[in-house]
Amino acid sequence: MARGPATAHAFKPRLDRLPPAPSQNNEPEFGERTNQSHFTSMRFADAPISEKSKMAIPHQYLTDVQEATLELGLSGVDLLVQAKTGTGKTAAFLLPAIERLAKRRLPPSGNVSILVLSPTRELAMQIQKEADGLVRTHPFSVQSVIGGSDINQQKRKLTTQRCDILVATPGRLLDLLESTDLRRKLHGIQTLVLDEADRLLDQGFMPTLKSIFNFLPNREENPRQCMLYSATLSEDIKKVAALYLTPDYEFVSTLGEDEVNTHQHVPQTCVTVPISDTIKAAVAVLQEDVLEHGNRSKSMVFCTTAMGTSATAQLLKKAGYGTLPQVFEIHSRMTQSKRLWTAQKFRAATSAILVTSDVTARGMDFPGVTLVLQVGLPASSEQYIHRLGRTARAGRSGKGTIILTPSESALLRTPEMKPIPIQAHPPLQLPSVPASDLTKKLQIQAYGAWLGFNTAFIRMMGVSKQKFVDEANRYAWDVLGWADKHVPPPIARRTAQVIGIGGVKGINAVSRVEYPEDEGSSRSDEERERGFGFGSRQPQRSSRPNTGSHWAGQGRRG
Ligand SMILES: Nc1ncnc2c1ncn2[C@@H]1O[C@H](COP(=O)(O)OP(=O)(O)OP(=O)(O)O)[C@@H](O)[C@H]1O
Repeated sequence: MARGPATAHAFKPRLDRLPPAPSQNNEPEFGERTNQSHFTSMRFADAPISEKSKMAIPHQYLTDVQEATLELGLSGVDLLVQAKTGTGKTAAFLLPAIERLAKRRLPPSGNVSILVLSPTRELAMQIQKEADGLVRTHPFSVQSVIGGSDINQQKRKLTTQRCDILVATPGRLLDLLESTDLRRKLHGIQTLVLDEADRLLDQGFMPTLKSIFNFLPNREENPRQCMLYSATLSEDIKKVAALYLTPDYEFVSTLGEDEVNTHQHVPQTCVTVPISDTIKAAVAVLQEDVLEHGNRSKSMVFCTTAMGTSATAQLLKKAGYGTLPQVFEIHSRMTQSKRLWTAQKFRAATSAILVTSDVTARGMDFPGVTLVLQVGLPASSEQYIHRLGRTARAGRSGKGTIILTPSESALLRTPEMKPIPIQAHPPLQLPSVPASDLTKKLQIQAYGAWLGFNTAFIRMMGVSKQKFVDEANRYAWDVLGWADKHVPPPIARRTAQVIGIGGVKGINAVSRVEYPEDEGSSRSDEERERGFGFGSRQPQRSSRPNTGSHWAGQGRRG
């Protein structure tokens, strides 16, 4: 594909902003202090789009990214777009793509015209839903192909039903390209969109994406428009992105010069506590949100690994009983149907807590999230920004808190995180919490996951391997409730060696980890979350992931 310089197209915000009309599904609460700075004074009613699209759009005023990209999108030029989280990027790419499609003669039903790639299943489904809404006045139809759901049903639907817009996760799309004649349906696509482009273009997804691109006709045969969107686009990613765009592509950013891409109106704080107190601190922060928002308190608690998420969810359920809203959990080791069920329940809840791994860190639009709480190190500064972006969306208010141990708080001094305005949290009264009753199996898995993930950050934290292992063991004893105070949970010898802590005192290395309840690991063959970004090591990912971040887990590097 062509490579070349982009026209920098920094969007100049308008001074004559008007308050937006509330959207249908994300209306600010009465009396809520909202932030309208990313809405423009341009109404969809006055925008250069068809009456059909005007009727379908549930909003009144365009956001800055929507205004900045509408005409460019309609012109068919390639776009690389960066705009803050929750500012309506989905409609920004869908709307011009649908409009361009509407200008053509209705394509035969066997042809896909718009292909949207998303890194996670939940996000793909959310995009499908938004596209469904936007085409309800058009004769177009939307389908999705995502991992973890019935592939035969997806094949049947693709063969028998109209599909103008296809939303896909990369792994499942590639499976279908390899096993069906889907390639034929994609030969004339008019628009290709990479949502969360930096995630799709990173090392984890790149091999899959390259294979997918090999199935698409080259751009001389198929002069399609390519649009890449994300809230985070590092200079490196911009260079990679340019390889997939035509030389005359436009780079649009709604971020001001030197502006950090978290919202200024979102207060961000850090609680620094010893690892033994992390659950207590989490309960205290969640209780503060309940005090502030009453039965409208809706929080997301981000953890670093799937098993750490599961353990934290169970500990919070018990510790917050009677004082905190209902606790849900979501991570990559759950079945897809359970993941979908949980996401729907949390979306519909007025007050709830979602304890989650990074499968919901990007793009997910749960209405009314009042607090994003991050427990432990995020995988990268980008991931911190995307997680925080689950609150204060579409002009609403929200806040973020991160809980770190004293060594983990070195994170805040890294060049990537330094510009982000995170203040020390006001002193907390830590509640007492009941003793853990996690199963031994979950304790072993969460301990192994903690080691696998955090090992990548030893250098960033500036701690010795011994101190690191001591900290892991305190996590096992004081947080997970591992009963044997002399011998920590077992970890496979090979795993310990691979992650570089094989010979360290305090590691209980065994040839094979036996799980008391059930022999063998419950690990699915699905994506694993892993750490990267601040640490000294680069991630090594499986070549065909389907969702968000991936963890090394036992036996693989973090
Ligand atoms: N013009 C608009 N006016 C009001 N609300 C809008 C508008 N456009 C989009 N929204 C709403 O804003 C919310 C966030 O939109 P969306 O999920 O597309 O944001 P995003 O920029 O893609 O976020 P992320 O970076 O997290 O992926 C959604 O609830 C959407 O319906």
